[in-house]
Amino acid sequence: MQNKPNISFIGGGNMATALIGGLAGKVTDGANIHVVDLNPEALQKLAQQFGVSTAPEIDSAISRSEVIVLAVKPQQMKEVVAKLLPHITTQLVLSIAAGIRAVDLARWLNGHDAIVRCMPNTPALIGQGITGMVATAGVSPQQRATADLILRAVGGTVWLDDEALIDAVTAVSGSGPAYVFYFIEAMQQAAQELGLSPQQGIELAVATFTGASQLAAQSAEPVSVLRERVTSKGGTTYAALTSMEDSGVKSAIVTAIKAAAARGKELGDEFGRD
Ligand SMILES: NC(=O)C1=CN([C@@H]2O[C@H](COP(=O)(O)OP(=O)(O)OC[C@H]3O[C@@H](n4cnc5c(N)ncnc54)[C@H](O)[C@@H]3O)[C@@H](O)[C@H]2O)C=CC1
Ligand SMILES: O=C(O)[C@@H]1CCC=N1
Repeated sequence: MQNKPNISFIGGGNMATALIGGLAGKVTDGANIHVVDLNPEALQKLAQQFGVSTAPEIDSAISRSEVIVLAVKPQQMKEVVAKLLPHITTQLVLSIAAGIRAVDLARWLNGHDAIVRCMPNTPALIGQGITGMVATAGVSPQQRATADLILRAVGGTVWLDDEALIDAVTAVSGSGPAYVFYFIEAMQQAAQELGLSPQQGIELAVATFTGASQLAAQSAEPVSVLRERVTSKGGTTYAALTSMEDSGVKSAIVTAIKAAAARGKELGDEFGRD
């Protein structure tokens, strides 16, 4: 593993900013980080905050990086990769884009085979992310360790052997924060309909999620046992969970997550035709 790796980011938006915030001054010096983005304001902010070097378009600094992080939207990726091609030698290419398969990136990069595909999530913004990752055959153990170090700067990592499982990771944890926010919104709405203020509702709902998640993370017992412990026979929780079961909430959630995974596969197929 490089002592203090030189890392270039193509795209300096939300997810890149989260990663740079985790890396700069910890995993590597801000001066070892180079960011390319079309948006001058985003670049100015990153330079001021983290001391990174910046450029409005792909430049020769990329050739000096050990790692290139692709952090643009999936729809911009093919165009960006075409501009990157002249600067690619042996660098590790780390993509965080949803839906774009390593095999397609490799094809766009003329067969470059040191690619790690990652699926992070937005709690990375506060260092509490979780990322599913998979490496192509050409990634060396050292590059794999560097990729792990980079994503660990913003949370945990889960390595996969089979890239097809990235669609499952995307559906569970990549999109997952949105499901949690949706549930919190429902709890807040119920709180208000029961007479609590919006502020009281959000405070109660968010603290309940934080506390229950921490309890699940710290407990050696399965979450089903933790759930049963809240649920007194004939009590209030029992009334709520019976109502949820009668409405098919759990199976609706399972179906929804499978729909997200199917959409991930479909996106991969779409980019695969490009
Ligand atoms: N937002 C999320 O929950 C998650 C997003 N991702 C992936 O992360 C990637 C980045 O997403 P965000 O940071 O949310 O998007 P964002 O829109 O905040 O950032 C993208 C950045 O790319 C820049 N850009 C666009 N075209 C460019 C070009 N040709 N050259 C250089 N820079 C260019 C934009 O100016 C923008 O700053 C996406 O591929 C997305 O699929 C992955 C996991 C979760
Ligand atoms: O909704 C999306 O497509 C992306 C991937 C995971 C989170 N946001």
